Amino acid sequence: MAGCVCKIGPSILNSDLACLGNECKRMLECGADFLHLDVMDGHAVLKCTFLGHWLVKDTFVRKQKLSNSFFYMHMMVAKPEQWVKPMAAAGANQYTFHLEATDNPGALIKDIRENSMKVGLAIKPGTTVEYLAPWANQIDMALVMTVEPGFGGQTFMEDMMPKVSWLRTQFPSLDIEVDGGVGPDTISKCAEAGANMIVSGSAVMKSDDPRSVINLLRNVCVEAVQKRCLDR
Ligand SMILES: O=C(CO)[C@@H](O)[C@H](O)COP(=O)(O)O
Ligand SMILES: [Fe+2]
Repeated sequence: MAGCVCKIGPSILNSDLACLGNECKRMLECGADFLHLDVMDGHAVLKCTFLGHWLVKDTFVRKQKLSNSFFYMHMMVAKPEQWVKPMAAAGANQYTFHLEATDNPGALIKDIRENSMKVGLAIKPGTTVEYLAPWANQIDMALVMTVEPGFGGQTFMEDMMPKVSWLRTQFPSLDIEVDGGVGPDTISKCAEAGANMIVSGSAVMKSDDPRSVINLLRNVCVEAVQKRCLDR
């Protein structure tokens, strides 16, 4: 059941961007369950990444033949409506948009589904979880940001954990993702709060032994998930 399966997805924002395709391959070989691809347009957040749909298609799907993998897009863009079709055509599997970026989440959810992608809905640290709740039964995954979107390598915001716990209590089978500052030092807090989709950027990418970091994150998460799901 979703919510009881633990998945680890490296954020490749802090990888060697000159070797993006190989970096993605390396992460999958090290046991990543999915790749978390941060798309920033320089409007919704200050930074701008090159990770547009052309790159998704060329680097990941066509050149690296990674089409069976899971490309989970984290869209930090001003107009998330604009990129649904191009991302679907490029081979993205999940499209996570920010609630703060749209006036019509319902229409966007429908469009993402009609384009055969899973739906993720993200909230920034300043957005309360009650805004997300009305949509929770229509989405595949809720993303609780544990840093202010825009950069990798920031400090984990532990005060976001009540949002995760609240969502987990209200929606036991929802996939709940945490993103920002998550690594070996902070995974326990996320797992105990109820997160089962774990994004980790610098802690994995900058490690000499990414496989061990991924395993550690998974083990901590699986233990918490098993306890919670068996207790039910
Ligand atoms: O979306 C974002 C930042 O906006 C993240 O996905 C970060 O890229 C994660 O990197 P770390 O905080 O784990 O280094
Ligand atoms: Fe992200």
